[in-house]
Amino acid sequence: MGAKSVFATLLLEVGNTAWKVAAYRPHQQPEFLQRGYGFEALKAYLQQQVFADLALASVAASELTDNLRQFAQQQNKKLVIAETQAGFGIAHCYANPSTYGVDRWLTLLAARAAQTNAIIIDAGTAVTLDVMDDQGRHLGGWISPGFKLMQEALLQRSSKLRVATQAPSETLGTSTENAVYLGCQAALRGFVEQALQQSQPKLADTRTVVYLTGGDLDLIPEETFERFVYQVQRRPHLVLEGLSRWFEQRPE
Ligand SMILES: Nc1ncnc2c1ncn2[C@@H]1O[C@H](COP(=O)(O)OP(=O)(O)OP(=O)(O)O)[C@@H](O)[C@H]1O
Ligand SMILES: CC(C)(CO)[C@@H](O)C(=O)NCCC(=O)O
Ligand SMILES: [K+]
Repeated sequence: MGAKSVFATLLLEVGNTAWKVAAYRPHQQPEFLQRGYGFEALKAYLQQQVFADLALASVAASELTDNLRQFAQQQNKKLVIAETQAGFGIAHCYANPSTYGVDRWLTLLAARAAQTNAIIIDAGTAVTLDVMDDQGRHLGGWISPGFKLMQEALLQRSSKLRVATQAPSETLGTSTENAVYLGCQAALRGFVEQALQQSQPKLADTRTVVYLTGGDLDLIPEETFERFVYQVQRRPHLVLEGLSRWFEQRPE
């Protein structure tokens, strides 16, 4: 093995499926390092890294956060945990902030940097929409099952369905596998189109940026945006970008 990199702070996002680690860089974009699955793999990965602080954003069960707390203590690391909160130039619209997913809130924080209207779509385990105006007012959003979850739900509730593991080269499925894959992809694309369509009248006529993030972002083709004038940015690590901003701006 080569020389180990030394990082002052690692950023850790734990979703419902995957975890992602990046290195914090003051006043810069974080450097993406690793994605993985499961707590054991995460522990093994972190044990190989040289770092002092760990900044965590998790939407997984609180048990995982407890386990990470214990791990950090054993390893003599400082753990700081991001939570949805007031301030940071954002007025989110949930009456109870603790019920608004911290991953969603962090994408608002990342998008706030551009000070434009933002339509944020995270295609992960769940697909989420969050709409924020150019004043940092969060207007609300949507939550729906993600691409993989839709397929799993179909498989669980039927006996004859199968799923393609690779993108079919046809647009209309001529096999069960392809029909399921293409149908779920169409639902995802439809979510995106509806998101843009229904957000449009809610946003002032200033610049609007569409941010696409999440593990399934490549399933949303450019054609989806042809009818809209918005600038589209594919930012696979938008939650980690937001976590980086939170870490930088948080009161000690
Ligand atoms: N090995 C894998 N296991 C599970 N999902 C995978 C894998 N590789 C790619 N994916 C895709 O990643 C998607 C999950 O996206 P993401 O990586 O953003 O998960 P996540 O961070 O857990 O999501 P969320 O934040 O919604 O919980 C799945 O729908 C799936 O299509
Ligand atoms: C919607 C998910 C699962 C997306 O990761 C997460 O943000 C979450 O658990 N949110 C809590 C519910 C809410 O944001 O309204
Ligand atoms: K996510």
